[in-house]
Amino acid sequence: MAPWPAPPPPPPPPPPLAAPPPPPGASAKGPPARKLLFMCTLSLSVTYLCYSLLGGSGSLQFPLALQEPPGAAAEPPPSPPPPSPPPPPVRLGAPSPPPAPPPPDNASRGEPPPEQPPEQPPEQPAEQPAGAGAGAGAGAGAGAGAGGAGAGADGWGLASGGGGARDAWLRTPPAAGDMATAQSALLEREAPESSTADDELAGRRAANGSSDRGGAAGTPDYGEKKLPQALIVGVKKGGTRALLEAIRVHPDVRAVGVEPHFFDRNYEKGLEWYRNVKLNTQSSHFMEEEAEVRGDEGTCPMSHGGGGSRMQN
Ligand SMILES: Nc1ncnc2c1ncn2[C@@H]1O[C@H](COP(=O)(O)OS(=O)(=O)O)[C@@H](OP(=O)(O)O)[C@H]1O
Repeated sequence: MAPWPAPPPPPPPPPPLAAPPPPPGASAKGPPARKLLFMCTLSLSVTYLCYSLLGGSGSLQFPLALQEPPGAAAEPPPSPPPPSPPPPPVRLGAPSPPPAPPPPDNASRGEPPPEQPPEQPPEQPAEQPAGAGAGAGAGAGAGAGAGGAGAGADGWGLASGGGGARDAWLRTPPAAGDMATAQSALLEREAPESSTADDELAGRRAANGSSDRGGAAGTPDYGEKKLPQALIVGVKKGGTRALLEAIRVHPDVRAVGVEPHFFDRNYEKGLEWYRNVKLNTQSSHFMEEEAEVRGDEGTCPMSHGGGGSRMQN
């Protein structure tokens, strides 16, 4: 770098104006305006000199540039360096972690996601009782999931057969009450006058060992043909059929489907005929006998023909 040129000599202080000689009567201090002007000028000169000697102030380059030759002055000033990008703002109090590399966008590239290492389920003991598994909490839940194959073998043992408790339950005969309900439903479906159904029912009861159902009320001569144990006696259109149907609901009651009219029409056929009347009951026989009322009591076959006495006998 070229040395700085020598600063120009400070301009000589203006010569003091020739002041007229003070009057003889005036003071030696002179007018204050002239002194003040001199002091200002002197101070400015000294200040300029000092700045020129120091040469560090840019404000003083202007006059120096004016003193440079025209060629040098025509040269373009050196271009300032390009401004550097401003540093990223740094937030105080929240130091940002070092920027992590962005995760690879596999979806956008069509690549399958990285396979996660499969979690190894806790090994289940080969023979683990179901009760212990139910009380094991989270461990039992994991066992019931992917790793519950061993426990599942025990848990599904009932459904998969093999002599489990479920099969044993199926082989257990139902209780007496349940059997009675089932037989009642079965009898409801059966034909009222079907003797085959009675035989099947008797066979099933014998197979189930429930022939003593009803205790002392049961019929010891179960399945035997016998005379009716009860009679429904009524007049024509007296509602005897409705009464019979209501009693027939009981599982131990079977009744005739067609009125036998034994005491008024078929009495001469004998008790054997009456005994062989198709009945739908095995334990109790309800025979519906109906007297025909023909105008008055005297025309009633039951009374006129001695039906009442026949029943009594
Ligand atoms: N609970 C009750 N209350 C009132 N009326 C009843 C009841 N049950 C049956 N009935 C009537 O009784 C008539 C049938 O009687 P029976 O079953 O004796 O008829 S039959 O004589 O055996 O054909 C029959 O009447 P009709 O319909 O006029 O024939 C039934 O409606």
